Amino acid sequence: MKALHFGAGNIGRGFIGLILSRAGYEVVFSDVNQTLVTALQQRGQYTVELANESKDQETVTGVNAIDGTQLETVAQTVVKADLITTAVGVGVLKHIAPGIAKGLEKRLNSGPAQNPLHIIACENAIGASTQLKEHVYALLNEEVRSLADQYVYFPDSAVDRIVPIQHHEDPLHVQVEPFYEWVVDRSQMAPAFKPVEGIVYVDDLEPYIERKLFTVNTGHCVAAYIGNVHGYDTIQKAIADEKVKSIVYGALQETGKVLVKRFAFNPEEHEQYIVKILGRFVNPYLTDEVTRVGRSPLRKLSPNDRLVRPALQAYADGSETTYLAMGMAAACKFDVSDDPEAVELQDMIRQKGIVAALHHYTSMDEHHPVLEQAVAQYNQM
Ligand SMILES: NC(=O)c1ccc[n+]([C@@H]2O[C@H](COP(=O)([O-])OP(=O)(O)OC[C@H]3O[C@@H](n4cnc5c(N)ncnc54)[C@H](O)[C@@H]3O)[C@@H](O)[C@H]2O)c1
Ligand SMILES: O=P(O)(O)OC[C@@H](O)[C@@H](O)[C@H](O)[C@H](O)CO
Repeated sequence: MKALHFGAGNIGRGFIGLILSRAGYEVVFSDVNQTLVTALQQRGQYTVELANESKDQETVTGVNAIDGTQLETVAQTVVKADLITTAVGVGVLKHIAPGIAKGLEKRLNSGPAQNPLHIIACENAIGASTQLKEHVYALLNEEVRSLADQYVYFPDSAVDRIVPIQHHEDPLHVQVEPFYEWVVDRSQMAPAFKPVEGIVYVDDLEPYIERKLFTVNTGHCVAAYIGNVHGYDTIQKAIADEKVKSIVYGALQETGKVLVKRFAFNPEEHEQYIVKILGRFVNPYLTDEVTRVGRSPLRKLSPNDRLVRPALQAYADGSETTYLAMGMAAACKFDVSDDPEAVELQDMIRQKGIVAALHHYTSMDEHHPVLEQAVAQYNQM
């Protein structure tokens, strides 16, 4: 069995590649980073280390790589794949769509016996596989699209494992937190799919992806942005400051209220979930930089992402949004010169002011009380 995985980065090697290899797949990574591609081609294996006291290590074998800039090579690999996964960043999905589309065209036109193919985007976003499907379908003609409707499935998924930026001599070695969870929407899959060991299949993904995105990722980005305002360079240092921790906790109480109401979660169990997530953030064996966790602030301030969506839901429910608004305000202070989205955000704030910038990126009305709350917080920071 062959899996094609787009993105040999931190989550690609440290989570998806590892799980697929353990489940018996020969994993071929497609990446545009030539250092990673060459090393994977030459060595056919890499090591994953757990961030725990004993630093448990596992060697992932039977892996290979292709150059993701070579459209024809990508398409040929799509033809032969039994499963396709991605972990490239939600904004990059449109860039991998042409190779997938070309490969599907070849694959679906190549004969009558078609095996169903699952394409799973493992990105931090609601409906990432569905977004990828839209990018791919936009490139297919009517005929191939109708074949794809019969043989190709794009189940959405939620992936959870903290994998920081790696600083090792070996470019393939990757250190990961011990915890992981990979949940896939079974209702969007072929009826007789073969389950992959390590993936949890559910009939309704919505509670899983929203709970994950609006707890792990909301808490994480609030820690990064508030931590950054207080001069901390890592999540671990930021959360060690009780002031920062209480703001993160406050934001998770706000999203928690929304989630408990929306999905009828048990409030005590959700509180335990919050406590567990905060425990993962302070893992002393990890060093996770605030610049990674806060990366791409425009994506994180967008209407469907981890700050604005739960805040608008909370506002609609008549509940508090103080800490989520504080997170948005601190996101607007995220001035990181090698993050293109942070640079764009700072330029916009300088040229148009904070109200116009927040309105533009969050799509909230300039007089929306949540936006006004964020602006007031921003002006005090
Ligand atoms: N790191 C985490 O803790 C974590 C956890 C859960 C989910 N995620 C999600 O996983 C995705 C990847 O995150 P990451 O931390 O691994 O980032 P990363 O930057 O380490 O990895 C992304 C990889 O994609 C590659 N890439 C970029 N353009 C490409 C293209 N056109 N074709 C093929 N490869 C391309 C990059 O070279 C890089 O190796 C993101 O959506 C992120 O939100 C990350
Ligand atoms: O990957 P992002 O930029 O969407 O978010 C940064 C982190 O919050 C994220 O990568 C977490 O580490 C991860 O989602 C944990 O499962």
